[in-house]
Amino acid sequence: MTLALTDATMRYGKRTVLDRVSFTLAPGSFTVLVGPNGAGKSSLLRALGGLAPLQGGSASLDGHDLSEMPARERAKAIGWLPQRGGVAWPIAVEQVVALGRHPYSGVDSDHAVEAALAACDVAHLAQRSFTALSGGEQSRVLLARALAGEPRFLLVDEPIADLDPAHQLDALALLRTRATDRVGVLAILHDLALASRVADRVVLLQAGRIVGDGEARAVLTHDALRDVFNVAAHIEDEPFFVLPWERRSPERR
Ligand SMILES: Nc1ncnc2c1ncn2[C@@H]1O[C@H](COP(=O)(O)OP(=O)(O)OP(=O)(O)O)[C@@H](O)[C@H]1O
Repeated sequence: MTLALTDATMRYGKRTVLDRVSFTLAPGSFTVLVGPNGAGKSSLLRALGGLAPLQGGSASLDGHDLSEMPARERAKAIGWLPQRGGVAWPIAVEQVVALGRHPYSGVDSDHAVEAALAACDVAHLAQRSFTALSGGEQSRVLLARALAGEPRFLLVDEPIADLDPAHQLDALALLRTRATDRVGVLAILHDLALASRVADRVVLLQAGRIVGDGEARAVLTHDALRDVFNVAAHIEDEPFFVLPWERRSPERR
């Protein structure tokens, strides 16, 4: 059971944003995708979810090409949390979360919706209008929507960017629990300190290419942080974590 990109190339006009990327996400893995702004992380996520056309290569689920798979089957298997683009109209939070059950229309979904609301600490907001929530509250509702479908793979684009520290830790613990339950989780994070703490596997993307893939301590090295992110960092060994400390310019190597 794998979700995979094989030699995936994506272009916007003449600009290549993914350059022959091969990547496999297995069940039970909490994988974190990192890289500078514009590296192609969201593009990779959309490609892996079968949500964007490729100009070369393929995206597949268990060996089946995603572009040939019925949308409903794809949506059952793959949960997606976009970086932007919530819900623009004032519907109740529980209805927003219930949208995550759309592929299962006709099936009683109350339990899954309630569980997702509780897991993301938004049950108390269930009757509130989505558009009247704070940014962080909206983020938690959208994460609940992605979880409500109980997918085998979860692709989440900056799930904690708007959250306070406690809810950041909660959200990452929740994703970890899903991975322990055999879901394949791929999360884009900019917070390298948290990424280095929680990930089973870190994938480092630079200019549309994977330039690092493995355990956090093997990927998030001083050299990689300098060369890819232009930062000097404190790196602690036990427990391992990375703390970006000051900006470096590339010529100061
Ligand atoms: N719809 C689009 N049309 C044209 N170019 C696009 C489009 N979407 C993204 N791009 C370009 O593709 C490149 C990769 O974008 P992408 O959103 O995948 O980067 P990212 O790594 O997720 O960045 P960030 O960390 O800023 O979210 C960027 O140079 C971006 O400007």
